[in-house]
Amino acid sequence: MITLRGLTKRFGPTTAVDDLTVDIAPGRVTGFLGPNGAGKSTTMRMILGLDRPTAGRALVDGRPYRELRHPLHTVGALLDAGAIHPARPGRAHLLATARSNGIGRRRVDEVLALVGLDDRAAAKPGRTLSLGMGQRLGIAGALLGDPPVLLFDEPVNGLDPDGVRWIRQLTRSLAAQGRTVLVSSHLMSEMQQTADHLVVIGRGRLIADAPTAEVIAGGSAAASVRVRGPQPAGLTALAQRLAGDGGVVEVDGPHGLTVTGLTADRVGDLAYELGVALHELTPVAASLEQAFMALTDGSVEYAAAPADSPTTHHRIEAR
Ligand SMILES: Nc1ncnc2c1ncn2[C@@H]1O[C@H](COP(=O)(O)OP(=O)(O)OP(=O)(O)O)[C@@H](O)[C@H]1O
Repeated sequence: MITLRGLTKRFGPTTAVDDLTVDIAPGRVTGFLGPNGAGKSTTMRMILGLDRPTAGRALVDGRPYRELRHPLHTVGALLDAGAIHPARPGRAHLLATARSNGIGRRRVDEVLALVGLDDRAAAKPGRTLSLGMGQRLGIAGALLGDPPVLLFDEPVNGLDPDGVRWIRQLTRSLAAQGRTVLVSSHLMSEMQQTADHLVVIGRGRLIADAPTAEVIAGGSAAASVRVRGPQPAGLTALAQRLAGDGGVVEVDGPHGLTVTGLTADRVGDLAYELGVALHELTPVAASLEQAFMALTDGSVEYAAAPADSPTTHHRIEAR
């Protein structure tokens, strides 16, 4: 269990983490989400005793990191996967960590097997490891003390699809064993598949702390229907009719509409009534990505200008 109480960190004028109170429970994967600069890494660093809170507390199994009697046996972390000794082989690195923490060499072999690094890979100097191999080595280090709490900061960054799937299965199995698993990621589709629960922050503040399904279903991230047709005038008439029927219609250029609040069946029926030809009528499930954008809107440090120009993308209201 990770317990954050009023956790706050200021760097000069910047409040990186702002009065964060949340419990990260065992037995599930908790996704830690937030736009760039939201304070995720700083929060993780405070949990691991690498940054000192300006106010509040970050506890691992009830204690601040610095007071843990056997830190490596309590919490394991992958923070910066690139931080590997360039010359030292992976196995030597793990053996050194194990030795200084009273862990036997058998456990080193166990974790190497667990992360799928064979003897040849484990004998290579750090600088010659691929990104994926380095990631596996970092995770082997986190697992060395068989800790009940695990923190992975952006573990799938730069990994190929096999590596991504491997991390997903690993994090899920660690949670299924009853461990507390906190994973930060920018990849929403990945988090949607991996995390049971989400903690979302923006500008250091808590925005959401809820089961993944609830976060997706909530907010303004409703399911929608994508419509395409060859006749701009027909689509305009359809858009007015849909808005009159209670739909919210976004016009995506002359040939496209995105409709929320109505089913694809209803949109199809109304198009048929008006004699408007359609080339596409696709129900689009609400995604975590949409929910995330809606939730964090306004807490992005540097928002990009919208890609759609206002002349081709606008909303039709009921008249
Ligand atoms: N050592 C530091 N000194 C000054 N400011 C810092 C320091 N570390 C982080 N910050 C600032 O604190 C804020 C939070 O940064 P942090 O790296 O925790 O965010 P993040 O959510 O992990 O971002 P990202 O997704 O980009 O990794 C940012 O505004 C960042 O510039």
